[in-house]
Amino acid sequence: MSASHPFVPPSSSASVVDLREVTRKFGDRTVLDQITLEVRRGEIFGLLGPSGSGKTTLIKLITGIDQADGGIVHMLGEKMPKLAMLQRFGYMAQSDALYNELTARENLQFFASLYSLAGARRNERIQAVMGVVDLLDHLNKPVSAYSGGMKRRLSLAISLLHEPEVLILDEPTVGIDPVLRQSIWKELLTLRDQGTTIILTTHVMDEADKCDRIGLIRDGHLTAVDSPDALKTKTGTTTIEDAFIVLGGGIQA
Ligand SMILES: Nc1ncnc2c1ncn2[C@@H]1O[C@H](COP(=O)(O)OP(=O)(O)OP(=O)(O)O)[C@@H](O)[C@H]1O
Repeated sequence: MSASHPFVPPSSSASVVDLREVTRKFGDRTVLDQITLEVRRGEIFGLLGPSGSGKTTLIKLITGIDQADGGIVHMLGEKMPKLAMLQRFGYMAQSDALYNELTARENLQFFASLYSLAGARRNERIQAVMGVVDLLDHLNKPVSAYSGGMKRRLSLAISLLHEPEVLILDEPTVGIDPVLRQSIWKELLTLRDQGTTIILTTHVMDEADKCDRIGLIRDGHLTAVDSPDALKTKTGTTTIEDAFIVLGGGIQA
């Protein structure tokens, strides 16, 4: 334990993301209030909550894009924010961060260079990730000619480029049709089985059911963390949607 943080007990070795009493305020409004949470290695952890409950804010604190006003965030044992960690996780933001005037391939090449991917390996990874999101036929199109769903898929491909240990996805399947959504989930489950830890937010209940564990956020408080089955058992319900209503999670937008 570091002398500078005497009050924080060490997290378990299986913990990939470790939040201790994390608080975030905007002005005098507390948007996240004392969140303590461990995400375990090799699990898919889903964050659910009504619109405005704090999911994206929490994701941004985990990635180090934003900084907490109180508490401590660790990823892979490192205190966040930490620039060097960018190499170790993949992040898909809620709004696509793409260069519209460039082609998909040029976007991928740009991000590959940030991850020091070059030569044959770079091309191999570009082919692989664009295959996952079914965009291989559109590699040379400018992103400005992409639909909203295609842009989401390209953003997902970019987050996978460097085969990160941790994948952080903010509403990854919004605007994606059900067939492709299924194939993306198949890929997420494969990545999970290969040891990748995945943290995502979703508004889709059947996606929540596919997560190993779910955290329910309401008004900046983490009100429940458990597996979908355990949450249903605890609440005496048969669907995640009903479990959330019982737990006071409200209905998703
Ligand atoms: N930079 C900011 N400045 C002020 N308020 C903010 C800022 N970012 C977020 N908020 C507020 O914090 C609250 C939580 O926002 P957040 O985006 O985390 O919610 P969310 O659960 O991700 O919502 P959604 O499901 O709609 O994406 C909201 O009330 C939002 O208006």
